[in-house]
Amino acid sequence: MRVIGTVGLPGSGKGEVAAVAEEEDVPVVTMGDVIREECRSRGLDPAEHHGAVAKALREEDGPAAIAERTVPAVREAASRAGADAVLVDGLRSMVELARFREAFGESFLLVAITAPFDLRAERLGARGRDDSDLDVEALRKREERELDFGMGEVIDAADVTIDNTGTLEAFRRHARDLLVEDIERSAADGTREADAGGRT
Ligand SMILES: Nc1ncnc2c1ncn2[C@@H]1O[C@H](COP(=O)(O)OP(=O)(O)OP(=O)(O)O)[C@@H](O)[C@H]1O
Repeated sequence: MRVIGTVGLPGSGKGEVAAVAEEEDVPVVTMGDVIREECRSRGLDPAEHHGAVAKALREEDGPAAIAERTVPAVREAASRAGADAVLVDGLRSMVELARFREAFGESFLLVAITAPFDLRAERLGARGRDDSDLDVEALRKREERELDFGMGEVIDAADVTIDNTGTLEAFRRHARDLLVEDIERSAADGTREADAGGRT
């Protein structure tokens, strides 16, 4: 099974890559959903307590807590959909990256999405999903929090980087080509390894 993770600062385009994956019938597991699930099981409103619950999880179960819960969710999503690839949206730290590499080995591909702050701020302003999208200072704070978790290092450690400074159409095309080609290539490699009696 191929597992493709994405990493990128707020507004970089992770949601668009996830949408492209879904269009290609690649199931998507969002690390934020794992946190939202945990909020619900604690009787808390995810809209209000998302950040606090993410922090509590890391304090209680260690820095890989969210990745730890995401690994089985990835396997379940793959088997539920009968899919040979899954996209994991939103890695945040090197500890999480290490956990995915440990769980999925060579089958894990990390894709970073990059765009400058002003462009991301402008796109989030247009998205306007919630108040923080419209608030540039809130974006700066969110970004600082992400970077405190070590997201910059994760972006640097990616296997592939997509620069999202062009049009949305160009970005979606680039993401689609990358996903489709990578999944085809890894399936072919898996077949070759199986033919050679290797590990699949
Ligand atoms: N190349 C682009 N041109 C124009 N708009 C874009 C481009 N890429 C992404 N967008 C838009 O910018 C907004 C932010 O993108 P997206 O939601 O994918 O970011 P994200 O990385 O998931 O952000 P967050 O982490 O805040 O959820 C969306 O409305 C998206 O449609």
